[in-house]
Amino acid sequence: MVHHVEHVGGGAVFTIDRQEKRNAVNDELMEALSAAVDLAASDGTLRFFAVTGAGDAAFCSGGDLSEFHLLKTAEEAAPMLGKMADILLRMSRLPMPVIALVNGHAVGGGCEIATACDYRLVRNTARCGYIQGTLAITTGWGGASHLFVKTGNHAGALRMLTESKVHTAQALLETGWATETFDGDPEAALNRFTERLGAIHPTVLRAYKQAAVRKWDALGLESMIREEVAECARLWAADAHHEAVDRFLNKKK
Ligand SMILES: CC[C@@H](C(=O)O)C(=O)SCCNC(=O)CCNC(=O)[C@H](O)C(C)(C)COP(=O)(O)OP(=O)(O)OC[C@H]1O[C@@H](n2cnc3c(N)ncnc32)[C@H](O)[C@@H]1OP(=O)(O)O
Repeated sequence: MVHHVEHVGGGAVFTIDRQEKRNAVNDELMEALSAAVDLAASDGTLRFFAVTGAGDAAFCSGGDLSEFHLLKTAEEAAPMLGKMADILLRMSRLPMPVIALVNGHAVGGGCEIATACDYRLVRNTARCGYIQGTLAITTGWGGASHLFVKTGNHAGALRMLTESKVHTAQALLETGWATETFDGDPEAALNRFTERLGAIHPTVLRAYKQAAVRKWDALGLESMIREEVAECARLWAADAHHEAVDRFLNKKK
């Protein structure tokens, strides 16, 4: 399979499908997600937009380290980081609720994708975390800015970023990062969650979403994200980052 969009229960579900790489993001995925976001933005009938991962193992393992490792300098990394940050910002600003259906592990940039959504439905077996610190970089797709602006738990957010580790679904429910947790079939969990949205007229859903977007604009989310991208690009160029990625890519050799 390749990444695809399905229409389910009045909404659109985008599935990341690179299971052999634990659904890591490469340029092709960015293009597919960008197109799906554009399509959703122009569809006045959608009640929600959801993003999920194919298979049971991973929602998304972040940037594809084997491909993005070829980017060595800040100048080389910044366009890739900025491109995905822009796609996630556009996704987060969609006029309908945006849901991360976290079917499996969400680490690094995968955690950023989920955080850019309004809601996170997390499978109980999934482990999620901003592990970028272990690669000697910060978040590069706007994930820290989304986290600080959208969650009311400042200490929890800062701790999640600085500790750079994965968390259980239960722990993420307690901090408020996970909206709900579920066992079993992700599609059934999505249906249960969106059933409640289905009872409300789409214009009402969209009006409340606009209220949230106005708050993010007032807080300057977009410029925060631009600074975040630039900071990550600076750290990307350091030997410490390239050595950490080498260790990950060579761990089984
Ligand atoms: C670039 C943007 C930056 C950001 O702004 O946030 C980032 O996203 S940095 C990238 C952060 N991601 C990582 O550090 C990768 C972390 N991956 C893992 O921790 C694990 O793979 C997993 C997601 C917890 C799953 O573990 P497990 O089920 O045990 O699978 P494996 O580790 O054995 O992986 C299977 C297979 O997939 C390859 N893989 C996994 N993640 C990536 C990745 N992000 N990029 C490239 N390849 C990835 C892994 O190398 C294995 O390949 P083979 O050995 O060839 O089978």
